[in-house]
Amino acid sequence: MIEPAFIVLQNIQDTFYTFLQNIRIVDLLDIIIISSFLYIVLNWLRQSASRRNLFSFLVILIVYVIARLTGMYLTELLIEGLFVIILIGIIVVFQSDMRRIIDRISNWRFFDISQPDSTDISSSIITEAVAKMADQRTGALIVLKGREDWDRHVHGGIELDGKITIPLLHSIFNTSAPGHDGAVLSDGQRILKFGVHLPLSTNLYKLSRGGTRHTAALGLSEKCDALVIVVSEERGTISIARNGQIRQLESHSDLKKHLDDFWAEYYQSSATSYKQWGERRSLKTALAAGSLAFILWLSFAYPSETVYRTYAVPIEYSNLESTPYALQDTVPLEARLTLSGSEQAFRTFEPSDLVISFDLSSEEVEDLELDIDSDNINLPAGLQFFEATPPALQLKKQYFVPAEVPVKVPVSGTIAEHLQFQSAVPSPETVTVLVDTASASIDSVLTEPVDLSQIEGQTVQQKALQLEGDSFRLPEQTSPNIRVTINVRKIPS
Ligand SMILES: Nc1ncnc2c1ncn2[C@@H]1O[C@H](COP(=O)(O)OP(=O)(O)OP(=O)(O)O)[C@@H](O)[C@H]1O
Repeated sequence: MIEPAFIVLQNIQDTFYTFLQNIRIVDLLDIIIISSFLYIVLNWLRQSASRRNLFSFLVILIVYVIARLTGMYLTELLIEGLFVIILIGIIVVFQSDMRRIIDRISNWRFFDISQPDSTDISSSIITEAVAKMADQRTGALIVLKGREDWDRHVHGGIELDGKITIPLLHSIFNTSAPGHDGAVLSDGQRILKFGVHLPLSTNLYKLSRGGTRHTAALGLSEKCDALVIVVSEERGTISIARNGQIRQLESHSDLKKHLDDFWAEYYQSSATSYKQWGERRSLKTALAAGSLAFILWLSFAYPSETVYRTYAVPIEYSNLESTPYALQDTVPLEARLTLSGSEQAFRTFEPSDLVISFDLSSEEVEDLELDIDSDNINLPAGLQFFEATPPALQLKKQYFVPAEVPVKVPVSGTIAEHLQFQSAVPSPETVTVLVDTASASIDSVLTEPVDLSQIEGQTVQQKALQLEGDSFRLPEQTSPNIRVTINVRKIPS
């Protein structure tokens, strides 16, 4: 009994070590980015009106992950095949939420704004006015602007742009006044409009009681981050709707705290945002996002299986000039390499970058049997050399012995009638040539010929040395050009 338990433990330990060896910094970054994305999505779903619909998509995702992990190829293939349809479904179902996210991003503030004192005054005024209207059973609907734009969702109304005061709120919602129907839109200390029509919610199950006024409050709270206060004409209660949820307040005085919290969040200071981050709910969401990202990464990106791929790879020989030998005949210029690694590593790899290179100046290549191994291959991270065909290269070499030989300048053509050719003097007069003594010998080296028909007087020309065949070569750093001075004499007429 002890042995299998030990083996299991050993296996877990091995898997863990392999995991640690395989994981790269970019993988950690990958997980962090996905976690952040999931954190935003989960947070949004907590507030989203369409979150019930999410359940079906979540089931499909879970089935897909299980199918992938357990190798249920047909199921995996089916879900992948339906991917576009599922994506369209997600876009249709979550379209209003997606628009909200885009709105939210476009209204993002990179530097937090501290809360102005005026909001404190506004919350006191609104609390007092609303409490009084509730006591008097005057129906009211007051919207406080959040960060998001609401223009797309609200309709009609009369422009006001006046400072919030208790008498103003009372006069607006006075049932005998023509503008009491609809909602008041406010931003900070100002009333922007009254008599505004808000979108109605379709999630009527969230309303235990209440008619269209409460439905309208809930409706707007589902579309943007505004806070909506409802005073029920029928029951004299105060309710607040926010982030797609509506709740009736226990006591009228609770409203002040809700308003203060709302504004604190709206004009969020860094201190509050850190505090919020540390809140248990946010922490839970962050943990859930991190775990989900890790599971997704393990299922889709973790290099679990080793795959083998073979490529035709060019061979380069370098520093041949600095050796006392040359390679005989034609040398192999290509070999087939088999590499091993994860599918993920192969995905980011560019086979055309691969090259086998031999530094022939190195002392190890004495016998010129060159083994192809990982030292000669520019392997990318994550891939290993498995085998090469052929596994080694057999190259024949030629040894070269230096010989100092005179330079001779041949001449061609006929010189002009009024001139007489005297001499073509090379400079330097001798050069050192490397000679493969096993197959050739040399007693002089010729330059390109001097064409006498082009000579019009004494002149100096550059002529290249003519070394034909594989048995001769010039040492490194020797110029192949020779300076030739052509001496002529004028024939007196
Ligand atoms: N879409 C809307 N946008 C803004 N205000 C609306 C909207 N629909 C209804 N109202 C307001 O709600 C009033 C009707 O309230 P209704 O009695 O139907 O709702 P309720 O939720 O039961 O409210 P109460 O508890 O005050 O009776 C309308 O007179 C109007 O002022």
